[in-house]
Amino acid sequence: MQQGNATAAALYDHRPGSAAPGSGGADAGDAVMARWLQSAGLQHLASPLVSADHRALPNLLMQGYGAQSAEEKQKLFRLLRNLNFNGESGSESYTPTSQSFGAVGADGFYSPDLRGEFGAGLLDLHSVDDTELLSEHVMSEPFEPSPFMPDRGFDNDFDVISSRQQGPAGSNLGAAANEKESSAKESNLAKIKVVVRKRPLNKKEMSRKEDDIVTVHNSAYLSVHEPKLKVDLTAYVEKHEFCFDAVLDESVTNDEVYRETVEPIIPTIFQQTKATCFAYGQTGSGKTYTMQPLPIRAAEHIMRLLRQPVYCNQKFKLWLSYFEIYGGKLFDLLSDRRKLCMREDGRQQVCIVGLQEFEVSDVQIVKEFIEKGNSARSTVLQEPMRNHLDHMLFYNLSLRSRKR
Ligand SMILES: Nc1ncnc2c1ncn2[C@@H]1O[C@H](COP(=O)(O)OP(=O)(O)OP(=O)(O)O)[C@@H](O)[C@H]1O
Repeated sequence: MQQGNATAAALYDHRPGSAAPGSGGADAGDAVMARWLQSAGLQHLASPLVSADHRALPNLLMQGYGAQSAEEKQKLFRLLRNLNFNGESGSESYTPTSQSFGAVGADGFYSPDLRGEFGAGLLDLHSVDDTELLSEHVMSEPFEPSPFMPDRGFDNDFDVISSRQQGPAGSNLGAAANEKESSAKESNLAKIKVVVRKRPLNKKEMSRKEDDIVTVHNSAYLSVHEPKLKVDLTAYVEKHEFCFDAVLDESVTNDEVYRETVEPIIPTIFQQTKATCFAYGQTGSGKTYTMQPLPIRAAEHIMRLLRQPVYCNQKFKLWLSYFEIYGGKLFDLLSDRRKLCMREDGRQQVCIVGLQEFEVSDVQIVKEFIEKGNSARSTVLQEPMRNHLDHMLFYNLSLRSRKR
């Protein structure tokens, strides 16, 4: 919710030359908003805004901007996403446009002229954009210090970065420009991507003729059909519609899950960034099925990148650790289930004291370690679970330029 509100507020504030919400600039705001909605055939949704307090705009956006039907909501969502995709070029100053109302851009929804009026990358709905992460900028500048991480933690590990930061005499201008570009990019790049995966009904559910309560409409949009009872015990189904950064239906393979989730964030770890992928869901929803293949695929991918000329001189090494939290306790799965403690250091960084890390130089070694860890982890057979929700597995791949 926080993100949505902040985004909508930024969207409003960034119209160059616009007045504060609620002031005399509001009429122009209405017109721009109306044209923007009209470009997607959603002009009828603009009307409530005319009388609305403009400070309520963020809330209207969060509520789907008054969209009623599923089709309208999809259009609105795509329109908002296009702001994110296309906003990149919108950092140029605003020029009034003679674009006629109802103009539709090449993407079918979004006029480039209207894009200018709404500014650059203001909406972080599509957060980790792989085109952004895999851009030339990222690949050719692999050691740009990342604002995701505090610099001080890497003084020793990333010698290459430190020397590059100092730079040759006369390079300050370029460095400053890079920094500016980097921070502009950073402010445009959201850091969380929410992906939903639907699993197929299992045999038991089918034999019981249970209803499939999730309908995937497209790659971003699904409905949940919730069976309910009225007070007179009449059964009915309540439909809830949701948008996510990505929705993967039951036909999607684990490889596709990898491509959608982890693959785009791998290049960022070459920039001193910590990247996390976690699964959340009720028991039996497919967390283990989804997560287990990911570390192996990630290790393959990292090792492939490490062989590229741009990285192979940097003497990076990959380290693996694997632990679980079970029943409120932490166990090292690569060290005979040694019990560990989690602490916070002076820099508020969480540390797992005594966690063993192993250098892994090829994918086969990663597989062997993970198999070893899997055989050590708690299972229902080894130990009845006291609380099924209290079980988390952590695969940790760490890329460093030399051993700490
Ligand atoms: N996308 C899928 N395609 C086919 N089968 C799946 C899929 N997702 C899950 N399953 C199957 O559903 C069952 C439950 O999945 P899984 O064990 O991954 O759930 P879980 O969320 O990890 O459960 P728990 O929280 O109880 O550990 C398994 O038999 C698994 O093989």
